[in-house]
Amino acid sequence: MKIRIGTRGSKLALWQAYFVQDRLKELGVDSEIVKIETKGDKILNVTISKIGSKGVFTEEIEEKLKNGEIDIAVHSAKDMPSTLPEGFELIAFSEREKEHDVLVSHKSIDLNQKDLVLGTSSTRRIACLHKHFPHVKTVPVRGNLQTRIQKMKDGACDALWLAYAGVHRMEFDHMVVHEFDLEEFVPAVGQGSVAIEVYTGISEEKKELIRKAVNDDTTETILLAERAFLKVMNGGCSIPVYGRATIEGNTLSLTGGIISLDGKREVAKTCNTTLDGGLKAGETLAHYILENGGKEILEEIRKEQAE
Ligand SMILES: NCc1[nH]cc(CCC(=O)O)c1CC(=O)O
Repeated sequence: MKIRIGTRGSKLALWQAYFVQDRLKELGVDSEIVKIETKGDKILNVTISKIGSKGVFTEEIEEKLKNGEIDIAVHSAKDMPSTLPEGFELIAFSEREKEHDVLVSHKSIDLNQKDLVLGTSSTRRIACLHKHFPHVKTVPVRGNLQTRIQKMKDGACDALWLAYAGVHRMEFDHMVVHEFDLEEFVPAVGQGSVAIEVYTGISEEKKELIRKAVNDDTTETILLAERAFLKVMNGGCSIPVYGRATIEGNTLSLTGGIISLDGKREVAKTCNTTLDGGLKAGETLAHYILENGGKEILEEIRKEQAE
């Protein structure tokens, strides 16, 4: 048996695909990597929220899953919409890397510096920044990590605000100049884990093999809770929603929230549940947040983004 692994062609995406290939190899399973270009890779001059549709990094890959050209697709779990198109399913989540955000720069950075400019196009990060460091400016810097670092060095910004996981995987740890506190800056849902997507009809044998190779049970429990939260919040990466679950002993703790783009209003809450209560807790938490001011923040953001 040979598993065909579909992936985007960026270095980070390939790192993830090779990671999955290595896990499969450990089980004696042969695989082949198929590179696929997506809309999100082609359009580099516009921020993701402006391209609009959910799944800008997934559509072309899902087409190949559907027509059988590939068996599985490897993604950053964070990039996966909370609701997948009919027939698609995430069947495994790799053990999560440290999920916090960092600043990457070629020079030292003081977040209190008046004229600081940070590179990010994430609405979650921009909103958090407006709340905690209102004097800091942001500019969108798109492209893969290597490209973004070059743009920064050429003067586009002072530092890039990124997920530690990607920075570490691309071996840019030496350029990390600031680490954001996980409690204060709750990351995006799914950050740091690699997810495996399949299309209906994949054999049970392949499915089990892939889960055995890649899935981490604890991460799966955590990610399913976070994604249940995101689903009700109806957010993709273009909405400043954050969510993070952790497990200690038999307790699953889930924090979720939404923050207005100007950083002035935030609704957030943490709840604790049992290990099998994650899905329910995610949904309940989202309903609480929507009913306590979250809905208004969301509507306002949608209106702004439609302009
Ligand atoms: N938004 C793009 C994206 N998707 C996944 C990662 C990083 C790796 C991960 O979280 O798995 C990144 C880059 C970033 O946010 O810095």
